[in-house]
Amino acid sequence: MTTLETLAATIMARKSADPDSSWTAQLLAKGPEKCAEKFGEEAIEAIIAAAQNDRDALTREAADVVYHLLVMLAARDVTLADVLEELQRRDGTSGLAEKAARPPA
Ligand SMILES: N=c1c2ncn([C@@H]3O[C@H](COP(=O)(O)OP(=O)(O)OP(=O)(O)O)[C@@H](O)[C@H]3O)c2ncn1[C@@H]1O[C@H](COP(=O)(O)O)[C@@H](O)[C@H]1O
Repeated sequence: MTTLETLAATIMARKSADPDSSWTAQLLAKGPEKCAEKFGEEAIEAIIAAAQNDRDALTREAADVVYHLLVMLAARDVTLADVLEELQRRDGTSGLAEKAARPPA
């Protein structure tokens, strides 16, 4: 298993864990909306680090973003495999080609 897969599996397992024993379980117990809010906060911190060109901070904040993304997904029963499948489906399709093929708004 990759580090990401191991982390995703740990987070999924925390859905049935005692909140007193785990930060992830505590966050999940607060509900999907709170998990989404926390992801948003972490994303903003990553944006700030990127804007300030602080490489070390951006690396740390990106790790927080990935962890909180997985928690937000778990809160809504979306798995890492679901996301990887969607990325796989897109593999080889240029963003430019995809955008050009969209129906007019
Ligand atoms: N990757 C992480 C991870 N990244 C960040 N965090 C925690 O996320 C919390 C949020 O960070 P903040 O600084 O934003 O938290 P805060 O101090 O509560 O901030 P505010 O709420 O005051 O804004 C902190 O307690 C961090 O320790 C993480 N907690 C857990 N993991 C992974 O999840 C696994 C399971 O953890 P537990 O569920 O705690 O066993 C661990 O083994 C790790 O692999």
